[in-house]
Amino acid sequence: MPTATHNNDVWSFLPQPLSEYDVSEVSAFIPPEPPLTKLSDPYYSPWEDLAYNSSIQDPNFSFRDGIRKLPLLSLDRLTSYKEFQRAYSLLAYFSNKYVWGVHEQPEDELPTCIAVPFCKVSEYLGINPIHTNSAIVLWNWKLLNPELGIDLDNLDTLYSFTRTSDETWFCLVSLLIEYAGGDLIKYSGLANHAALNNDLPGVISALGGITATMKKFSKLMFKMPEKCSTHVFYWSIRPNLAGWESIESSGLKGGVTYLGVDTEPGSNAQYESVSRDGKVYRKYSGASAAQSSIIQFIDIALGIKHYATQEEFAQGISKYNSSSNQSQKYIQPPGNPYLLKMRDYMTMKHRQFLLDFEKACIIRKYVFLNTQDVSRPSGDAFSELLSYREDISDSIKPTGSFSTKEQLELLDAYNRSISSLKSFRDAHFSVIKNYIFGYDTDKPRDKSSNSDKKSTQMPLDQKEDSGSENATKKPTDSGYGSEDSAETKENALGTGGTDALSFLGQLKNETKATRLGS
Ligand code: HEM
Repeated sequence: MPTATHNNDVWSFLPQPLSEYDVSEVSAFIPPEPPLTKLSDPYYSPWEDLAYNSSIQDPNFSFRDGIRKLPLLSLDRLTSYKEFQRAYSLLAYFSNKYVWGVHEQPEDELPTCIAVPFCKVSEYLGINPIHTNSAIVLWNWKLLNPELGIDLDNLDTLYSFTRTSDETWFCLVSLLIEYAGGDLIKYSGLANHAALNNDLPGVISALGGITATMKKFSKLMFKMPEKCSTHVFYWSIRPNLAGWESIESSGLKGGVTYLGVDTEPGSNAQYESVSRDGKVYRKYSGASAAQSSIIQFIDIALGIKHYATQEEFAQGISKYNSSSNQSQKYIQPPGNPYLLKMRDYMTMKHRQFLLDFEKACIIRKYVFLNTQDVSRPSGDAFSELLSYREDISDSIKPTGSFSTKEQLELLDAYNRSISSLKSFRDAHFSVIKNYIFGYDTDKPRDKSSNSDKKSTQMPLDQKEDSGSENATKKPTDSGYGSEDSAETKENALGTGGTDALSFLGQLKNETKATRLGS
């Protein structure tokens, strides 16, 4: 597998080297070396053993009892950042599995023995203490043959809720997209570096690299339905990804309390919460690839702005201007409140990378200022141009420096890269529509999926095949998408809790609207 290399000279516009942000030009936000499969100190064997026991098919094993019997462990014996990632993944998996259970009513109290270390490990990583895209995708894989690279044939997941090959496919296709993002990091770095050095051919060539990579993303997205059935996704995988907010229909009244952590209700809480019976119930979104940093990164690189949806805007007064300090910060325009909120479900290092890159990125500004003869901006685009003109840095040549032909080439390269991102959003939209609307509304099929692959995995990674009792939950098992749920096919919610179609439709339109001169 290639090791992480990056050109620090290219990235000198950032205050820190890429590695400090846990980002690489090879594998983007995925660690370039595979995640740990086990914590090294035997002190943590109660966690590793529970993960292992939950993965074997012992009908007498009760996961919730196993959790309640865990000792309260300290984090003092974790020795590296990778160990914190492993500890986070274990505890995230435990928490979702504990709250949602299997054929049980949801639990709204996380026991102290997992709540306390989970909050501490999450605080260290700077990520919300709930199951996220980082746990499911970034840190949940291993190479079957360590001599070979990252490829669908050479990968497996470390853990799985349903132990179906559908879930494995879902995680691994997502992983491959994230991994392909290494090239997006590389070409965006090159494009910005070239723009800062007024190297027009360099900008054009790097934008071409971005376009080619986004096309790869779309191709990979279309692989999702090959081995992840809409039925298994909807009825089995999706309920396990649910979070603790906007999900009252599941039987979870509103939030989960983290015993031993939230001792008293506080108005300065760093999370959305409600108080009931003297306890604080935290509200966290469910896991969603909207928590992936790579698409937020490319939005920033290309200068695409997203705004509050009509629904968010309407709710804004009550929800975002409520007494919660936490909610205030997402309403700052421009920025879609939900996407901004999703940054709290990324690690602090990844979030900081987005923030620092955003401050330093001038790609759109460079294109704008150097193509105005051919793009002829008007309306909003003209106002944007004026704001750039007032702020021309020495490194950006004034208008008129480049021939019409050069300007057209630059404009074309930029618009193609925008279109390639729009095409990815189109691909995502058409694929996911089937997952959230195209499922079979009849009773879930019994004990079957398209999976026949047996697990080859180690602790926290042993999977039942699809005939297992929890391969296909009944609708009422978690209530997420249950028969009496308020959710209908017309307003299906994503696992992150959005009104998926209108939200994703808006993002597609905003992407398209970013094209210049057309
Ligand atoms: C079966 C597979 C998938 C389904 C059903 C799905 C569904 C959704 C839904 C419903 C949303 C809206 C937010 C929410 O409420 O969760 C969303 C957002 C998003 N998804 Fe997916 N998704 C899938 C796979 C992927 C993959 C593989 C990626 C690759 C990175 C991805 C990237 C995103 C991004 C970046 C967003 C935020 C919106 C945007 O920036 O365009 N999704 N997805």
